[in-house]
Formats: sequence, structure tokens, C-alpha cells
Amino acid sequence: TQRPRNFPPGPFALPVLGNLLNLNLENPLKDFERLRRTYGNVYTLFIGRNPTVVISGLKVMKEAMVTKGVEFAGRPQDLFINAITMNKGVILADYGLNWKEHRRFALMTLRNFGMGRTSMEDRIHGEIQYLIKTLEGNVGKTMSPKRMFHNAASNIICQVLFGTRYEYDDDFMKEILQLFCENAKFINGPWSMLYDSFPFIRNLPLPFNKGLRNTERIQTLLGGLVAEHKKTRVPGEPRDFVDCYLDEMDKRVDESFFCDEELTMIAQDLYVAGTDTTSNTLLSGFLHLTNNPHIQERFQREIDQVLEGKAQATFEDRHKMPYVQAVIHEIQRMSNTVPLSVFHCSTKNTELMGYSLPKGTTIIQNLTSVLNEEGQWKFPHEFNPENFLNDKGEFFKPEAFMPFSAGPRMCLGEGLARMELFLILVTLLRKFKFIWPEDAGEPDFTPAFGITLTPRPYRMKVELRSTD
Ligand code: HEM
Repeated sequence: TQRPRNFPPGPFALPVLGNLLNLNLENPLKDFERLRRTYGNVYTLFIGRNPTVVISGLKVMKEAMVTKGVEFAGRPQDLFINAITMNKGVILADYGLNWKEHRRFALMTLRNFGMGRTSMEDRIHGEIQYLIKTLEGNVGKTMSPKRMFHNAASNIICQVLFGTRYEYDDDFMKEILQLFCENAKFINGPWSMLYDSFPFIRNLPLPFNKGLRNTERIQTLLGGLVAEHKKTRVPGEPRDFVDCYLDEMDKRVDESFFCDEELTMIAQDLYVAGTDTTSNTLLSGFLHLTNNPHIQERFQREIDQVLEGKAQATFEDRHKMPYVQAVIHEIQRMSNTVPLSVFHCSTKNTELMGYSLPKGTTIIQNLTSVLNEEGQWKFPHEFNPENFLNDKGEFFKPEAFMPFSAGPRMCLGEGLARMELFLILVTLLRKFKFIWPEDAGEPDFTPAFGITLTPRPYRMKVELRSTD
């Protein structure tokens, strides 16, 4: 536990254990906030022997992620999560050409889907029809929305990646979800932190080995999908992301960045990054909307006015809906879906707020600390769309709105996620009213901790809105 020269301050670290005992490994968010109050917006924690710098607040976040974006655009490479993704894909790839080329390709491909024969909006509206069917079957009753939203987010990304949607009880989907779910438990649980802290336990027959076997199985299953695509594709006429990638491989015969193993891993990355994030944000949104009926009603009034006479909403309509935009942004702010972002790593010796950080320092971005930072928000600690409305009732986005992070590593699914949130919320709230059941007691707004925060299970009552 050697502290490099001019390193940020932090609590005393024990030999071997470092600061592990300073953290509640089941949910360290409160500890991070407590330590920020003591040591400031840049402080050090030893995760085992590794010095890790936790950064908080808008000012520091901007200096690191935007002003010095490239210097902080690496990813640590020696963690459990790297082992479990076989050091491939885009989310955890270190800063370098392979990451850059894959990121650029993924961004471009996601954007181009808007221009294809079936646009991204059509794909999302297609999936919304299944949500409506499920809700219609529950009119007058109470239901738990968790499975429905997870299924919708999963299917939208599957449509983009593989050109198909799956019923929830489909055997392929069931097996893959089971494997992802187990791995998420390993990654979010204490085993992952122990693996990262104590390299000598890595070869022992401990539970995390199952996670590595699960990944191999996921890769085999996705490999099967790719093989099917190879049989049925028409080069130059891509049906989905996998076809686009295969076209790209044809173009790049002379280099090794684009290959089958990278394809199955980037598909896995996009699936994982695009499912729980979006569905947990929706879950949190309905939790807030059912508990704030006056906000739900004003949201609906604006939708009714703007969409009057139109069959369905388009993403463009958001520009005419300042209140709707404010509510959706407020949902994202309060749901704080990816509270610690994805760990970054310095790509060279650098400085932050006057401290010196050597190349290879792990950086934890405390996004929570920005999304509820005092001084940045009118109402930092309550659900209130006024946070995104100016005096004239127009929508505005404060700089501290960073649920997707910022800089060169910023979420590459932002466009898709925002389109999903808008079209799903607007279409469902136009048709239905959602009510917190009388016998449900006080809502619990404290989510379960993980890479993504998951709202506690709850039930909501569904009613059709009157059509007069
Ligand atoms: C509400 C939904 C979402 C939220 C809040 C969210 C948030 C984030 C955050 C905080 C990061 C880390 C950025 C960083 O390291 O600085 C990230 C990365 C990423 N997200 Fe999202 N995300 C969402 C939806 C999606 C969707 C739908 C996709 C897929 C289409 C996606 C794909 C990715 C990828 C690939 C990365 C890694 C980028 C890189 O390392 O270069 N995300 N996301």
C-alpha cells in the first residue's frame, strides 16, 4: 500500500487489505459520499494493494473526462470483469486503436439504423405494441412491471443486433439470461472485489470460476447466431448489426481488429450495456410517476396537446414537449442508473486538481455525486422536473446532467436509450394511467446496488385513460 508522490489524500490503508474494511462491499455508495466529505472531491482508496482514485463533483469530472479526456480514457485491465469478458469487446477495452475502431463502427452502425428500411423508431414502436398488449391484459389489476420492461429493452437491442425478438420463455433467451444474471451477481458481489484485491486467490477453486465458464457458454451461444447469419446473409445488404460487422470484416481482410471473437464480444457488450440500464431507468420512472400523480397528469396533458390527431409519437416530437423532456431527464437524474460509471484508468502520467497521478491509476467516477450535487440543481434531493425548466417553462439541460458520463468514453448507446425512454414513456402514458395501489404502503425509493441500480420490486395499478 505505497502511496505515489503527491497522490490524493485518503483514509489510512491496512497492509494487504488496503481500505476494503472502509467500504460496505454490498453497497459502497454511502461510504463514497462520507469519504468525499472528509477528503474532498479527489481522494484515494486502496482496493487491496492498488491505489484507486475516486473523483466527485462536476468541476473535477469535467477536468478529468472532458478537458483531459484522452488522458483518462483508459480502462483497468487486471480486474475480474476483464477476465469475464476475455479482454475483448468495447466497454472494457483499453484506450487504443482496437477500442477506437470498434467504438466508431458501433456508433456509426447504430446511427445508420435510423436510415435503413426499418428505422430504429419503427423497431421500438414494434416492441411497444407488445408492452401495450401486456398492459391491456392487466387493466383494472395491479402488476409488477419488472419483467415486462426488461423484456422490452432486451428485445429492442436484440432486434438491432440480430434482427429478431424473443418471447420471454424462448429456450435460447432463457439460457442466455440465466448466464448473464449469474455473472451480474458475481460482478456486483463481493467475490469480484476480492478477486481484484488478492491476485493469489485467482487460481483457487472459488465461486467466481463459474463466471468464467458462463462467459464461454454465452460466447458459444452467440457464435451460433453469427454462424446462422453467415449462412443467410447477402453481402452489402445488412439486416442488422451482425450483418454490418460481417460486411466490415470483408472490407478489412488485411487486419485483425475485426474478427469473429470480437464480434461475439461486442454483441455481448451492447446487449449487456443496453438492457438493464434502460429497463431499470423505466422501472424507476414508473415508481416516481405513480407516486407523483400531479406530475403524471401534467405529462399526459402535454402529450395530448402535442399529439392531438396523430397516430403515434415520433422522437422529433420531443422538441415540442418541454415538460415531458423535463420529466424524462429528471427520471434519469433520480434513477442514477450507473452510479459509478465504468472504471477508467489514466493513459499516461497526468495531473488532476494539482495531484499527480501515474499512468495506469484506476479512476472511479462517482456520477451520483454530480447528479445530486448541491449548487448544481434547484432541487438536488427530490424528484422535481423543475430541475430542467427555466423561468419561462422552457426545457434546459444543466451541465451536471451526466447519467451517460462525458468525454471520449461516454455511453455510446445514449441516442438509442433516449429514443427508447421517450417513445415508451410517451406512448404508454398517452394510453394508460398508472396508480400506486392503496394497499401498497410507503414506496421504497432506495435501489439495490450494482453496476446498475435496480429499484426494489413494486406493483402498480393499470387503468385505461378515458378517451373523451
Ligand atoms: C439509460 C440507459 C443508459 C445509461 C444510463 C448508460 C450509461 C452509461 C455509462 C455511465 C457508461 C460509462 C461511460 C464511461 O466510462 O465514462 C456507459 C458506457 C457504455 N454504454 Fe451505456 N448507458 C445506457 C444505455 C446504453 C445502451 C442502450 C447501449 C447500447 C446500445 C449502451 C452501450 C454502452 C457502451 C458500449 C458503453 C462503453 C463505451 C466505451 O467504453 O467506449 N448503453 N453507458
